[in-house]
Amino acid sequence: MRSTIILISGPSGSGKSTLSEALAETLSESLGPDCINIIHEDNYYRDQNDKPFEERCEQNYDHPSAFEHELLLTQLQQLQSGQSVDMPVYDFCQHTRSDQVKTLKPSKIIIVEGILLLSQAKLRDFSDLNIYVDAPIDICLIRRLERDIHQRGRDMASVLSQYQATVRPMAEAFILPSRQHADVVLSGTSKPGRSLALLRDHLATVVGTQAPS
Ligand SMILES: Nc1ncnc2c1ncn2[C@@H]1O[C@H](COP(=O)(O)OP(=O)(O)O)[C@@H](O)[C@H]1O
Ligand SMILES: Nc1ccn([C@@H]2O[C@H](COP(=O)(O)O)[C@@H](O)[C@H]2O)c(=O)n1
Repeated sequence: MRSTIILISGPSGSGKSTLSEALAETLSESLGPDCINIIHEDNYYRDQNDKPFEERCEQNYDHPSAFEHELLLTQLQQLQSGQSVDMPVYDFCQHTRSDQVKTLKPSKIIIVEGILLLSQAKLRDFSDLNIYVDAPIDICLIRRLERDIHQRGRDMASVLSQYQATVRPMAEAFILPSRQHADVVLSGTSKPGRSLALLRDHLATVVGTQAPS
């Protein structure tokens, strides 16, 4: 079995995770629930257990060097060659990897979502379909504020200072230019069903005759 790899990239808060879940749900209906893995690029943030917490709080998490993309590519290659992998699990509140791993079994479809995937030539060349999710930057910031305060252990001052120091400048330097590498650009403010409809022909090409209707 050769896995089909689908990358979903775009700015933080644009709607990548939401689209990934919607796509996985739709594909599961036609291919079966065990046919799909979703991998979050966030799990490949570098381990920082050797650094004190205060230092981890100050890191730039939006530069490509924050990620271990080589490990992500290696694990995608292993999954594609039929091997299970132990994916790292990231702890946003501690700003480092947790001591857990999640074992992934090979699957027909692998959806990978994350901010900097399309900035990485080796990853986008390895992928069968490259999707970029776009949304206005004010919408992304509002979504991020809500999420980071409720789910990732930050307060408003921390979200806003991080946004100005690294999130926006790195998005301008690395994420927005990566849009040119996408096979398809989708709106992160449209209903997910509309995005799935726009993906139909692309999915038929890369997934084959069992693409969703
Ligand atoms: N198409 C959409 N329409 C409305 N709200 C959305 C849409 N996509 C995502 N959201 C909301 O925006 C927030 C961030 O979405 P998420 O998918 O986690 O973004 P990302 O993975 O790109 O950081 C979530 O609260 C989600 O419910
Ligand atoms: N310790 C960390 C690690 C990452 N971030 C931010 O997460 C964003 C990427 O996640 P999405 O789900 O939004 O794609 C990225 O913009 C990092 O700034 C963080 O705040 N703290």
